[in-house]
Amino acid sequence: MELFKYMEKYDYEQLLFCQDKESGLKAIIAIHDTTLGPALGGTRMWMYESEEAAIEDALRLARGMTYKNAAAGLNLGGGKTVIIGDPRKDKNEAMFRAFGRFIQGLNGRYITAEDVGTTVEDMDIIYQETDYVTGISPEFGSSGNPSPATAYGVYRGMKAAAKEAFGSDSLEGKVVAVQGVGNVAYHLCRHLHEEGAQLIVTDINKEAVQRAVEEFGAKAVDPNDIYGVDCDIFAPCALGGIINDQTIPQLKAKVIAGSANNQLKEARHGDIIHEMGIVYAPDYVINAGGVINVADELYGYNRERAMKKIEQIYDNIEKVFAIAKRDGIPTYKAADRLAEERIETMRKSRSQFLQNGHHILSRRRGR
Ligand SMILES: NC(=O)C1=CN([C@@H]2O[C@H](COP(=O)(O)OP(=O)(O)OC[C@H]3O[C@@H](n4cnc5c(N)ncnc54)[C@H](O)[C@@H]3O)[C@@H](O)[C@H]2O)C=CC1
Ligand SMILES: CC(C)CC(=O)C(=O)O
Repeated sequence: MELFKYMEKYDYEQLLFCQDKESGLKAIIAIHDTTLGPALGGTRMWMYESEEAAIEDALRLARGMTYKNAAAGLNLGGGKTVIIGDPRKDKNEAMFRAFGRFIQGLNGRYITAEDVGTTVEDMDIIYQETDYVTGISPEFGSSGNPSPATAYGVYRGMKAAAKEAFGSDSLEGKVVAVQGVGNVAYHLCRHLHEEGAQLIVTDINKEAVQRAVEEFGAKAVDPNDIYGVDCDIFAPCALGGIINDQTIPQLKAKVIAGSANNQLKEARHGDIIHEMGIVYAPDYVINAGGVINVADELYGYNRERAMKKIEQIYDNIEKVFAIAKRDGIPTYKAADRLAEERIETMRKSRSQFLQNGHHILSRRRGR
């Protein structure tokens, strides 16, 4: 990958490579855009096949956060970190302390939180070195694990998508195929089960599948079979790139609504599912519950206020569908339009010089 060319194409601000030999830390922090405020996005720990794959993931996820935060109405820009390593084997205290010091060095340009492979405990360690971390333990006045909040947002957004596709937002009796039943999807399945939806689940982790089968009466299928099952709604809740040339021909669902980031392998796959008449709830709009929850910490965490904002993901998804219809475009493009318009408007209105500009972080209390 020609890095500067890629960064220029999608207008990235900064890419940082952080290395600490003692702890084994190899982290990549990507800051995409800070027009709306400091970049907030989680830290993913994953065993990447190559350094290039890790860089690409950090860049794509960071840009996704710019759009997610903008579309959610947050005064935050987009960034993300990937740490190269096996989250089950390679973690140690020194690694997250070293990472925390790198974040502190950015002086508030980037704020982190959990993502795949990292936990509240990891965030607590980072907090030893920097204030610029969210999703730490509630005993520090924080919001804790963002996954239940993300799940609730996905549930709300799925209802809005169901209304668009089936004329009613009730999920009772609907068959929902869930790919990956990890932190987010476990809670999503609980909401769906409580509403009377029928669940078909898959995961590469057999224990996670077993839990969903036992607790929610879910039917289990093999990971490769999830795309083609007979269902009303497909909920991708594992990793990205799963809507692609191989999977699209298998899909029977009328709705795609799940938590995974970067679900479309390429933009053109969003066009294809649109032409097929599938109602797609754009990933970064529907999965914003977690970031809305952790962002509330910057004002002094108030759960009620955060949940009210997460409820509105229903309205945000409806807004995207309305733009798509108004402009005759697929929903993924409508979501981009929603986010880009907000960023552009704020960019223009910021042209006035202010000596000591008010900053979201200056409102942060109790730290
Ligand atoms: N945790 C959060 O609050 C947020 C998560 N997301 C996104 O939602 C997705 C899920 O996140 P978490 O639940 O936190 O992660 P997780 O790691 O707890 O869950 C993912 C699950 O997917 C399974 N999986 C991985 N590859 C698979 C495959 N090929 N087939 C079937 N299952 C597979 C894993 O075994 C795991 O159980 C990720 O894409 C993440 O970026 C997005 C916004 C917020
Ligand atoms: C706080 C995290 C849940 C934010 C994030 O990285 C995401 O939404 O993907």
